[in-house]
Amino acid sequence: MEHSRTTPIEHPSQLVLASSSPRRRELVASLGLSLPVLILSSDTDETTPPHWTPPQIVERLGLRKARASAELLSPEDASASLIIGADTIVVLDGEALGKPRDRADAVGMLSRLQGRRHEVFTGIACFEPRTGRQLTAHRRTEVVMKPLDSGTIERYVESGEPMDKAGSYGIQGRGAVLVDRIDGCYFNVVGLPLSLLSDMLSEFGIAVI
Ligand SMILES: Cc1cn([C@H]2C[C@H](O)[C@@H](COP(=O)(O)OP(=O)(O)OP(=O)(O)O)O2)c(=O)[nH]c1=O
Repeated sequence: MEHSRTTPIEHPSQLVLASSSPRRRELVASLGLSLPVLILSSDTDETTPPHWTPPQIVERLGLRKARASAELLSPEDASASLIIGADTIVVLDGEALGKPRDRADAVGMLSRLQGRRHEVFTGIACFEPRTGRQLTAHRRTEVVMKPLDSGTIERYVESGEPMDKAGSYGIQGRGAVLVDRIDGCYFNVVGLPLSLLSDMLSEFGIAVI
């Protein structure tokens, strides 16, 4: 009998989430993947040139985060891994809003967002060090915020919730009550569009379901 000489396709045996975001960690955990998930964040420079579009910002920053974490892995770990990086921004009137610098900045952002429609972009990057293959994609969700008076904004900012979040609100927390409606993926607003992530993982031989 003749033996097939085709090399078996190798798939990553662990996922590395290049993120310090507790939300992203919980969202990945909610998928109940059969392979181990390692959390490995690095200090990535998040400055971007002014001419980058929102999709470019979130996809390229996601990739920057994934590639920076790859540098921290041993060669053995790296070759077994698929590394995931992500980035989220809020876009209002063509301007990208990231995380607030301080409470005054958060009040300023929410004062601009209240009563209006804005867009949330999240980019995901997958990087496979063994092959050098990388894949990036993004999702866009429209969010309409209720009109808010200044007292509500001040009290919300005082709660501390806005401080580590793009656009200064968290739709998954108390910020839910500030939002009138959304059009698009909810998980994209929280920071990791799970349905997109699942499609991307399948490109690397990892099936969620
Ligand atoms: C709009 C919005 C953003 N966010 C969060 C998602 C992201 O964590 C954060 C945007 O900042 P990011 O720079 O995308 O992520 P991060 O610094 O928190 O984590 P890391 O770079 O290590 O992965 O805003 C919410 O949690 N809820 C929301 O409703």
